Amino acid sequence: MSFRTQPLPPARLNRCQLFGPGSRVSLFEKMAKSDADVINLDLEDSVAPDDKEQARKNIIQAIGDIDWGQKTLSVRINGLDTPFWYRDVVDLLEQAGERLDQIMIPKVGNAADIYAVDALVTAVERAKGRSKPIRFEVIIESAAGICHVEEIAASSPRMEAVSLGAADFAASMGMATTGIGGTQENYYMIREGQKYWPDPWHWAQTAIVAACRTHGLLPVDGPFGDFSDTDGFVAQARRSATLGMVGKWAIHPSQVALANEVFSPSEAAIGEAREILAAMDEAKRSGAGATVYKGRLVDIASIKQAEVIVRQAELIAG
Ligand SMILES: CC(=O)SCCNC(=O)CCNC(=O)[C@H](O)C(C)(C)COP(=O)(O)OP(=O)(O)OC[C@H]1O[C@@H](n2cnc3c(N)ncnc32)[C@H](O)[C@@H]1OP(=O)(O)O
Ligand SMILES: O=CC(=O)O
Ligand SMILES: [Mg+2]
Repeated sequence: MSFRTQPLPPARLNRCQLFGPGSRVSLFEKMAKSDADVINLDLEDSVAPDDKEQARKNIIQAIGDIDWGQKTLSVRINGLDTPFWYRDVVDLLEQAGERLDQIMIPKVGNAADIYAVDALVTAVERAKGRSKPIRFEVIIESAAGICHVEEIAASSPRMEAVSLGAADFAASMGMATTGIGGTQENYYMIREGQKYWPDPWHWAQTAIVAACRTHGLLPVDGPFGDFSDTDGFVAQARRSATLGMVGKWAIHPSQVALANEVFSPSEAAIGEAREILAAMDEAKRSGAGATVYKGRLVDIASIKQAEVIVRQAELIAG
């Protein structure tokens, strides 16, 4: 470890973030009753320009009126390249109750974008005497965003989470696809006549995970558009979890249970992690830094790996 140690991310569950358009009020109660850890009420791309104002009003009312339980409650504002975003921030911060936990900033391109939103949020919070500081989550979904992901992760103490937005990311990168996430038919290799499909999202995900882990944030995988493709969603989510992401968006309620399942360690994984910790305790008592567990090497690094799983299990257990 370098002189500077790696901060832990916020100790809260973020296995699934369920989205719903701010213009579809009838979905709000259903979202609140879902098993998602995070709710994202959307003012951005799922809301038509003519509906933005009404959607903002709907969301402000719903933040106060609906029982959101223990969920993290977040509103996705419009991008900084639109005429809508400042009014989103001002109205939310002036009119929505303290139940609002965070705002999601889309299409972030660099740290200065966060600085601008932070300045506005801070001013309104002070003017209105809000006691709970609003936290930020952002979406990396552009070429500029991925180029500046580390400075974005470091940009503000309000930062909590970073998602990969596969749809806008693909568009910004000029990728030849209209699919949102998952396997891309034309992204394949051939070996001995057999096709093999690598993961085109892999490098962007790992860049986000590294930036988040460096700065103590939660890395999250974004949307998977084809909500009838359960296997595809699960495969994408498992790859994300393996790379270190803590959760995934749901753009339909059918994806919530799938995400919760993938991002909750299984009983077997928890049991094995606890056994590794016990084996290393035993090794330490006899002065060893490494030992053998089920025929394989475990050492001091294994303790940290096992602790990731045990920490997540403890969060889920409450
Ligand atoms: C690329 C991005 O930026 S992704 C993020 C922004 N996008 C979004 O927020 C889109 C969120 N999702 C949706 O708007 C909708 O799920 C759609 C448009 C995809 C599909 O909507 P529908 O056609 O109504 O879906 P469907 O008929 O399958 O819904 C089944 C049930 O789930 C409910 N439901 C649908 N979407 C949601 C949701 N997001 N949250 C909670 N419940 C929902 C429906 O009301 C319906 O309930 P019912 O059984 O009580 O009647
Ligand atoms: O906002 C999300 C995306 O995939 O684009
Ligand atoms: Mg987007």
